[in-house]
Amino acid sequence: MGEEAVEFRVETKGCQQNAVVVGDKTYVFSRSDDDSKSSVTIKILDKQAQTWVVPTVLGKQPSLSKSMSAIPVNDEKILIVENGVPLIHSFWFLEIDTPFVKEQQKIKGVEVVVWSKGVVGVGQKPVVISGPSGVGKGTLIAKLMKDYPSKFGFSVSHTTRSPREKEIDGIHYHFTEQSKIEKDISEGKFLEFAHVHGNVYGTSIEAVESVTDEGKRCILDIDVQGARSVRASSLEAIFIFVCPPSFEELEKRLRARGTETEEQIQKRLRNARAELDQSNSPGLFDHLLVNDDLETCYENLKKLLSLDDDEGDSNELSIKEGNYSIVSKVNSKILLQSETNEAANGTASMYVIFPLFLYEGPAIG
Ligand SMILES: Nc1nc2c(ncn2[C@@H]2O[C@H](COP(=O)(O)OP(=O)(O)O)[C@@H](O)[C@H]2O)c(=O)[nH]1
Ligand SMILES: Nc1ncnc2c1ncn2[C@@H]1O[C@H](COP(=O)(O)OP(=O)(O)O)[C@@H](O)[C@H]1O
Repeated sequence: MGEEAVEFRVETKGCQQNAVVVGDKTYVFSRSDDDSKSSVTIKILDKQAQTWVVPTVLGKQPSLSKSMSAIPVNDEKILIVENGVPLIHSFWFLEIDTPFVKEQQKIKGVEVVVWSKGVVGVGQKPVVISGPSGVGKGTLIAKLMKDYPSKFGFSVSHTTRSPREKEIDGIHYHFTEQSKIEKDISEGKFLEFAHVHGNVYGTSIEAVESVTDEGKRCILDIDVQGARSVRASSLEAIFIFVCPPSFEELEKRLRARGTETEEQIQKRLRNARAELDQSNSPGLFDHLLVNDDLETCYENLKKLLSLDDDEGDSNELSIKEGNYSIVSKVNSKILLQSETNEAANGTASMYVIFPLFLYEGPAIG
């Protein structure tokens, strides 16, 4: 059975309030329009203790300059939808009792809440592709991006290694200094990072968000350590490991690519053995793909990603642009009503969304 939206909204002159009840606590969001830059304050009423608490707020905060509606997703987080802004920017989560919030509360000894950006879409789980150097990950990803440019977006990693001849900064990698990446990692800007073949590689939260903000499915080309970190994170993804048909063929491809010195090739081949061993770690990879014949492997990859050849590329968003408000919640699904369409057609368009994945925003509060 569905659950009615328990949020309520009060609008007084220059100030809008939303209140959401989760367990014994009522979370009150107040937005003041007094100055040109509106801001949201959060207060928590503890019904048992009959006390008000102003929590420490972490994470990148939404501006929430327009009216908003809110509903609890579960005991751990509240979904907030900002009306009248482009859809990709309108979904936010306030984490109130996730493992990250619990940990921060323990460290800080105060009530903590964390903002994180919501991403809309069904069946749009990011795709993590791993495999030894030279197996053909880049080749397969490039084919996918060429054939489906509006469906997929590449997560541009940061790396301390030097660019190869044809690599472009910001397209293939963000080439960076060791001290800079270390600073950014310590500030919580990275979803994952690892030391690979003697360099640091990492996926920034921004790299993934800039793809999902465009409504595209994110592809991550990361090593096995990175895949393990993403598995342990709150990002729900599909994990694919690409294997060579043989070790000899891997070596041949790596040499034929001609981008590494002999010493680097030797290091990559040594690491390849360890990566191939780890590909069998229970629960790590969802699919193993053998890249023998490139076209066959590409067709298998497309099958895994449910890409129908006849369909071609389409720029379909799972939800049309417009103004939305939350109607109700059924299990983990949120029912949204399009206000725009209702006004235009006299009929309301309803959409169901799943709170797909969350980032624990870097602690800046
Ligand atoms: N953990 C992690 N690994 C990455 C990232 N970006 C690239 N890698 C991995 O680093 C390894 C080396 O990549 P690269 O230097 O481009 O060489 P290539 O694999 O031979 O093309 C590969 O296994 C990539 O999958 C990242 O952001 N995080
Ligand atoms: N199935 C395949 N058969 C033969 N050569 C391939 C195949 N897939 C990729 N290659 C070639 O192997 C080399 C390494 O591929 P690349 O995509 O750079 O690997 P990775 O990104 O995994 O390091 C490239 O020169 C590429 O053209």
